[in-house]
Amino acid sequence: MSSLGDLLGLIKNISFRNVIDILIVAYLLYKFYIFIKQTRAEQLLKGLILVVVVMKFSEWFGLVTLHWIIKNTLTVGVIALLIIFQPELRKALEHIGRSRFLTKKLFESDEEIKRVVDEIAIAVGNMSQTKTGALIVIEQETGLNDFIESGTKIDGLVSSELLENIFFENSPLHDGAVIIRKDRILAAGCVLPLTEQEVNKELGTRHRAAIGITESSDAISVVVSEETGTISLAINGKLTRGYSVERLKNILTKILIKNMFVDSNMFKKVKLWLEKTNSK
Ligand SMILES: Nc1ncnc2c1ncn2[C@@H]1O[C@H](COP(=O)(O)OP(=O)(O)OP(=O)(O)O)[C@@H](O)[C@H]1O
Repeated sequence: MSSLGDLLGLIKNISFRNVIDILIVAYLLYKFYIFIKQTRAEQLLKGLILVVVVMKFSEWFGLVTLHWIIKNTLTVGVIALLIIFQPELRKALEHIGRSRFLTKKLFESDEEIKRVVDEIAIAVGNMSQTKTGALIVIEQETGLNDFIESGTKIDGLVSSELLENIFFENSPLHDGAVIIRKDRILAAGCVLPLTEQEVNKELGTRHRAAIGITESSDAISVVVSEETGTISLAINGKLTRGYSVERLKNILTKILIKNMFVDSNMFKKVKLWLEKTNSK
């Protein structure tokens, strides 16, 4: 009874500041739920809530042994969870780091995007015809410096000739991935993380690496299969295959233009919007 009285007393004393506080926490919890929805963390959260509910019941009903076991397991469990969910926690922190107020500048203009995409498309088209294996990663908001450092620095303007030269079979840099930032090829021969997803048995490590990098970052990767010449695109951990050069060009242009707008800070957003409106 006294806890009900306490609760009523608490409700009576709620101030405007408390309401703001509650709204912020509710919003953060909602965002957190959306973020973990349909991941293995969602199942875990449900399990955790159930365990906490059982723990509270065992306390209320005086089930001392059960309460003792759950309480102590939970204490050790938190540390175990931090270890088991280390990749998810890392992704979550990267996700926070990508929030709008912390973002960096991507491409300067639509024209720059079109030029870069044209060059990539020409190279990909040619390599698809000659069945030259290639893996091209386009950096977005998440910095890929760790992976760039695993390769050989190039820092050259994106051009179809340079891309084709890198992936040419006898080139010393043809193994691994090329990483592009804005309009520059930063490095080649980069080693990317492989996905742990169950993927089509036909797909080997090149395609697994293409998916892997898009799981641990918001980068976009384009693959040309050495075996079949098939062009594939990986975004957000999903690989879609069988692109024509035209379709690849369209979709890449759309995504990069969209990301340029989403990423921008308020000032740049207004500037880009004005430029767009004036050019219509
Ligand atoms: N971790 C990695 N990061 C970047 N590139 C990688 C990685 N692992 C393998 N590769 C690239 O993939 C090539 C091997 O491709 P593999 O044949 O296993 O894959 P695949 O998906 O079947 O591609 P393909 O259809 O072109 O044969 C390597 O020579 C290397 O260039």
